[in-house]
Amino acid sequence: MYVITDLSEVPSDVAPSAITIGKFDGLHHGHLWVVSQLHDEARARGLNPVVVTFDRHPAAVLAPETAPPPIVSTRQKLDLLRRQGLAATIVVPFTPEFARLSPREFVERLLVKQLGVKLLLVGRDFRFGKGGEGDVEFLRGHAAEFGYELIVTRDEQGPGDRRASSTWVRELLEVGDVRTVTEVLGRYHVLAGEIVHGAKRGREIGFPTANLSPDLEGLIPGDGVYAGWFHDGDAVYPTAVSIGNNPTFDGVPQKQVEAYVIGENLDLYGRRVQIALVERLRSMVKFEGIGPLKAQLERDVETTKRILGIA
Ligand SMILES: Cc1cc2nc3c(=O)[nH]c(=O)nc-3n(C[C@H](O)[C@H](O)[C@H](O)COP(=O)(O)O)c2cc1C
Ligand SMILES: Nc1ncnc2c1ncn2[C@@H]1O[C@H](COP(=O)(O)OP(=O)(O)OP(=O)(O)O)[C@@H](O)[C@H]1O
Repeated sequence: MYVITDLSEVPSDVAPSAITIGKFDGLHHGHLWVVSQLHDEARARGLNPVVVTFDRHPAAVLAPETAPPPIVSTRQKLDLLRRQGLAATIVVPFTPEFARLSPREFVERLLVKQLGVKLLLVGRDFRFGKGGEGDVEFLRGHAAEFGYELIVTRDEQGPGDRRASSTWVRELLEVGDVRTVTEVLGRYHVLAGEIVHGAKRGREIGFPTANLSPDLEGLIPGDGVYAGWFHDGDAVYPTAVSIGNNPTFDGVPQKQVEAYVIGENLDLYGRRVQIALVERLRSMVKFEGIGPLKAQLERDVETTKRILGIA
C-alpha cells in the first residue's frame, strides 16, 4: 500500500481509482465496513481502492478548542489500513489552505486530476470542502460532469441500535467502558508507546510496573484499573493496567499508564509496546498505605486472570 503524505507526489499508477474519504478516527466497525465495501466494489470494476484521510481532525484547524482528542494516532490508523488490501492511503495535510477549498475544487483538483477517481463510496452523512458545504447531494449532482460513479453506503450499527461512530467510541473511553468499545471497534482499543522509568516503587511492593511514556499513542480511557494484553514484539502477556495519578502517593502526574505484566519479571525500558484493553475492573483508590494497596493488587491480578480466561 502506498502511503502518500505529500499531494505533489502522487504516483501516476494510483489512477484509475475507487475512493472513500473521511477522518476515519479509530477505524471502527462502520469505517471497516466502508473500506471493505470499497475494496470489493473497486475489484469488481478493475479500479485501485484508495482511502483519503487527514493528518489531523479538521476541527484542529477550524476550531481548535472543540477538536476531539484522536482515538488512534496516524501511525496506528495506517497500521490498521495496511491490513485492508488498499492500493494507497492519502494522508492529506489538513492545513488552513486545504480547509478553504470549495467542494468543487476539492473534487476537481484532488479526486479527479490527482487521483483519477472513477468510483466514490461514502456514508450518507459525509461532508467535505469549505465549511462542510459539500455533501452526498453535491457529489450526486456532479457525477456525470466529472465522470465518476457514486455509491452511498448503508449505516453500520454498533452493538444495540446506535450507529457506530468515533464520537461514541470517545464517550465510551471517557467512562472506561472498553468492553463496549471492543464491540464498536471490532477489536481491542490499543495504547502504544515507549516504556520509561517510573518512581521505582512498584518493585518494592512486589508489583513492578512498565510505565508508558506520556506521549503515548491511542486515546487514554478514564482513570481506573483494567485487564488487558501486553504486547512486546511477538510476545503477548496478560496484564493488569493502572491509569490515573496513583492517589495513594503524592506527586504522580495525571493519567499515568502503567502495566503489571502478570507473573513476569521483564526488562522493558526503551521498548515500544502495545497494551490492548479488555475490561475495566474498578476505580482508582487512595489507600491508607502500601499494605491495603498490595492486598488490592493481589485481588486485581486474580480478577484479571479470570477475565482473560487464564485463571
Ligand atoms: C493493577 C494495578 C492497580 C493499581 N491501583 C491503584 C490504586 O487503586 N490506587 C493507587 O494509588 N495506585 C494504584 N496502582 C498504582 C501503584 O500505586 C503503582 O504501581 C506503584 O506506586 C508503583 O509506581 P511506579 O511504577 O511509578 O514505581 C495500581 C497499579 C496496578 C498495576
Ligand atoms: N457506522 C457507519 N456506517 C456506515 N458508514 C459510516 C459509519 N460511520 C462512518 N461512516 C462513513 O465513513 C466515512 C468516514 O467517516 P468519518 O470518520 O469522517 O465520520 P464518523 O465515523 O461518522 O465520525 P464522527 O463520529 O466523528 O462523526 C464517511 O463516509 C462516513 O459517512
